[in-house]
Amino acid sequence: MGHNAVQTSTLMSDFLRQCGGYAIIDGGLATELERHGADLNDPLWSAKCLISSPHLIRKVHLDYLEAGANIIISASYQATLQGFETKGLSMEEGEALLRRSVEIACEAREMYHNIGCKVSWDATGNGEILKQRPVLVAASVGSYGAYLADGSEYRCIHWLLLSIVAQIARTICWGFGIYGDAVTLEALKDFHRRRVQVLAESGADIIAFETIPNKLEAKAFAEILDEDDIKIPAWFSFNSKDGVNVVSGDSISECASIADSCKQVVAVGINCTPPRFIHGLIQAIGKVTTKPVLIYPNSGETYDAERKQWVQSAGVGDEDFVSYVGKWSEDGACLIGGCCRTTPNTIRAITKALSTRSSSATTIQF
Ligand SMILES: C[S+](C)CC[C@H](N)C(=O)O
Ligand SMILES: N[C@@H](CCS)C(=O)O
Ligand SMILES: [Zn+2]
Repeated sequence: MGHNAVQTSTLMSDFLRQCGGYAIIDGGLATELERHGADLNDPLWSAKCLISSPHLIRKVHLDYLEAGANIIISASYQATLQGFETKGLSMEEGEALLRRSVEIACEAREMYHNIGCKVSWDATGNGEILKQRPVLVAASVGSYGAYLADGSEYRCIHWLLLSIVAQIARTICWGFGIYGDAVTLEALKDFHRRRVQVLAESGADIIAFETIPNKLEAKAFAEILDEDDIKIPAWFSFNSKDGVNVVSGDSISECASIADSCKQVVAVGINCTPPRFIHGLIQAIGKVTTKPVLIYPNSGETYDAERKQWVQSAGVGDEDFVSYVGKWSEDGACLIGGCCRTTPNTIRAITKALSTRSSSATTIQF
């Protein structure tokens, strides 16, 4: 095993140990950008801010760090070279924006640590530098459905339209996913490959494959990590609308098993899924992997993909969200945060809830 391989395999366990056994992931990035006035009604969605308002992205990362996050996720969820090309940007300009998304998060981490780098003085006048809270920068990779910008990674419209055909096809063809059979495993690998390579070399600590809607795309990510000898670790995070399957209808167990088999994957879990489904999903994932389980649910509200707006429905408030956190932690999740429609207040409340539960945390927190 080479030096890089050793680092990859131990990054998450070392990090979790430094954090006291569990880590806090940030909350919704796009949500916060919108709350600060950004208009995300654009095919690039939150990645539009890489062009129009990078300072706002840095501010949101900083707000999440101040709320207690140990992991901040870059603004590259919907940043694709193909999406940038449609906007008239060259390949070089697109790649520079991908790198920039990670640089912005790294800048926020540095600013946060500089602000927090206080010296405490004891009674004898001896200064002691307080220990910095460990922070990882995760480079987000959204799905092909995110690039389609019609909410198909989330709303599963293709699944609704093709569900009958898909049920039949699924029994004879492993690879059939929500994108229709024209989108093959090779097509997905071609779509994602260069972006993953660029983000892997960008200075990020880990790649966050997020809101994965089907097992075909999970397999594509796993094969890219393996074939391209990607040097940083990754996590795989799926989304569900029923608490049993991922949004395509593929079983969560099969999806999590793909992540389990991939040596570069150091954590597996669920994001952008209503809180009420998380308990059962953690249990299902725990049956097929011993890798750390991560969860960062949304508020439970519904996304209107046409208007690119969240519909005020039966979402849970911060207090309710946090009332689930203890249970998720008991279920075995050790990386916990929030996704769409959660805010720094949610993360602050999660941080508080988990720190009062844990007597083993030894790191001094700023
Ligand atoms: C997880 S969804 C809320 C992300 C946004 C979607 N890809 C869109 O462009 O509408
Ligand atoms: N990291 C992304 C996930 C969207 S589902 C965000 O928070 O906007
Ligand atoms: Zn989300």
